[in-house]
Amino acid sequence: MSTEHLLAQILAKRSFLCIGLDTDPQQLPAGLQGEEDPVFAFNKAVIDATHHLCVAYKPNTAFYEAGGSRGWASLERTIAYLNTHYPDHFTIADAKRGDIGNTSGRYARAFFEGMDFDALTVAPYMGRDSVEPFLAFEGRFVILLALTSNPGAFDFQTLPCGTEELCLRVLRQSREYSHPERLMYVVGATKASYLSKVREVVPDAFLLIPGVGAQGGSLEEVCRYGMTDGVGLLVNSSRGIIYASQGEDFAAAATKAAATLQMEMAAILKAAGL
Ligand SMILES: O=C(O)c1cc(=O)[nH]c(=O)n1[C@@H]1O[C@H](COP(=O)(O)O)[C@@H](O)[C@H]1O
Repeated sequence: MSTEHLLAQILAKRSFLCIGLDTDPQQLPAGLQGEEDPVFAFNKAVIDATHHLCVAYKPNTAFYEAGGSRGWASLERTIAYLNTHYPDHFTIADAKRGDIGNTSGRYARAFFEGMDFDALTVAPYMGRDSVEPFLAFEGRFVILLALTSNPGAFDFQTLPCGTEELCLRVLRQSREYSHPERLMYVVGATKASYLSKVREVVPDAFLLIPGVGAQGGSLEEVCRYGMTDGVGLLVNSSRGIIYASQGEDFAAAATKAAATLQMEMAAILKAAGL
């Protein structure tokens, strides 16, 4: 997928919503427990109920890896279902990988070739040679952690590094990596006030913004400081949508929760003249 195609989807659907498929097998409605693959059955129902309201899906691999080979099979079925039935959706494997070069190369193959995701979240801590193997894949995107949504983000990410904060250095230096056009960045919705500084360094890059909903970030603030002429935002909500109801009406409740965010997004896009 290209960023042009992603933007076209956003403008057509009036939505820059990414739905996080952080599916916990222990929180599924009882009615799904008899299914051969309850996690996939849940994801399929959520996807079918929300695809018209969002432009991206982001399964967090932890929720699948925790289930061993069975969990991994649920993830494989989910990405195959998305790619077959909803090929215009941008798919993000949230695995936060990054290692020495040859190991990063294997991670890249696993997620971009083995499972055919459009994008992967990557931790920048090990530097250029740990990130570039992911950037070697044409038509795929690396979403580099810049300023994360959790309280511990202040432990390191905002410490001074030369004349600027470490997270800004990560942004600046990564623009010198090979294929910077394949980079996007994570900035937590809970740190929206930093977005103006982020935009000074990466004025046009797409940002993945987790932390609205369950973590308390504000969509309105994120857009005020982070939106560009080309939108430049994918705003994620996971628990707020997929667990809007823990009952048998979970899919209808997911539609309602996603529609609430989509309507707010449509109003923001309109007000911005987009
Ligand atoms: O990379 C991420 O997506 C991510 C980065 C970050 O800084 N904060 C963050 O919450 N996330 C992920 O975004 C999702 C947030 O889930 P909810 O808080 O349930 O909406 C989880 O999958 C997190 O792992």
